[in-house]
Amino acid sequence: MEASEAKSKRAGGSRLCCICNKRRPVLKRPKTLQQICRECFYEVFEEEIHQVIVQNRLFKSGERVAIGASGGKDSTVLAYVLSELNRRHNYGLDLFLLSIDEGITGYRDDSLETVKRNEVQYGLPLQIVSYKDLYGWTMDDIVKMIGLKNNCTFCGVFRRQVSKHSLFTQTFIIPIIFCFMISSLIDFLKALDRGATLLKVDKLVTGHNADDIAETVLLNILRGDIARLSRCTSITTGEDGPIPRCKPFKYTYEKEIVMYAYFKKLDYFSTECIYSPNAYRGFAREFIKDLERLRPRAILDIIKSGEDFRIATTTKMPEQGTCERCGYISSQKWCKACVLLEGLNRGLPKMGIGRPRGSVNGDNKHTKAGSTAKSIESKQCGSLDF
Ligand SMILES: Nc1ncnc2c1ncn2[C@@H]1O[C@H](COP(=O)(O)OP(=O)(O)OP(=O)(O)O)[C@@H](O)[C@H]1O
Repeated sequence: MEASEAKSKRAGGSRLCCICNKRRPVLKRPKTLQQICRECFYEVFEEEIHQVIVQNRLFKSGERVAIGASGGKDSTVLAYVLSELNRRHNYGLDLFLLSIDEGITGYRDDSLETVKRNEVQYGLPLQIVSYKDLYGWTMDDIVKMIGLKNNCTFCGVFRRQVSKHSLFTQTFIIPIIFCFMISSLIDFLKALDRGATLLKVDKLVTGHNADDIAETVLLNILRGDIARLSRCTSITTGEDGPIPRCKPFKYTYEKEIVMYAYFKKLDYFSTECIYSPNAYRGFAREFIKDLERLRPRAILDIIKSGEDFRIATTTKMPEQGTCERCGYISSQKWCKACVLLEGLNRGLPKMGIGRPRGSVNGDNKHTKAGSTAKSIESKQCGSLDF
């Protein structure tokens, strides 16, 4: 009897959880392929995040921390886990939920309902900041007026500069705000910065996970964007800005987040945004998923490669200066937004779009505005910074 039991434990190794060796396994852990029980899964999942927080000194006791809450799986799990860890390990944090309402009917309105329920479920105060209030337009208004064509090209440029360019945006309001608002990541972050300022928080955390970061490493390599490559793996960014942003899920696999949300029966919203057809990132995502299927460590290894890249001393990095036209931070004579605006102003909206000939790695050394127009192309659909 004992012999047959031992044999069945060994056979396939799947009868008992390979961590506690007591309970029946209910899942194969995506990161390690271990067969484990639900309780051990919760424990390793939460403990890994706790270790990331502690080892990277993400927070200090007494800090006010806003959780960027979209209602999606990542930020919902982040809000849940962070409030649990805060209690369990006495981090001493004041946590808040912060949501950006882009004004997308049938998408953000529904997901915000989820966040409102999370506010009650987790007992975390919620602040909602809307594009309508910040910029006077909802995404729906804008898409109704100009449609969806060519949206990604302008996005990565304007999203970071919109506040500086508010006068320009009034002049060219429809195309620029539209491009600014097409929902790539830093659109949110810009608005999130505003919301975080309203909440007077010390830090902002987002639910970017290991898969997101691996994708971004890959995209920055594919685009030869050395400057972004060197910072996209940082767990904390924006330390020199008003509100640092952290990614406690930097090493957390998306599949595990989904499993955790599923087993914990967390209340989250799972529809994709209707205005974000980012095909290039989609290919990178699929490629990484394929690699993960063959070798689960691939995601962590891509992140590690991103972290370990060293920029050769011979590589010329863009020198930071200010745009001669608007004063915004720029490594060129005119900032990218001004070049695009110039194109729009002259009725040549494609001026800043299109692959430049001879541009090898995005390391554009030209200083004339016309050359700047060429350099921006490679960063279209550019949610490559976090
Ligand atoms: N509208 C929003 N309001 C507040 N935070 C947001 C919003 N959209 C995105 N974020 C933050 O940015 C992170 C990454 O956003 P992304 O659009 O990549 O969504 P995602 O990977 O599907 O994440 P989630 O599952 O949380 O929606 C989110 O986890 C969240 O912290």
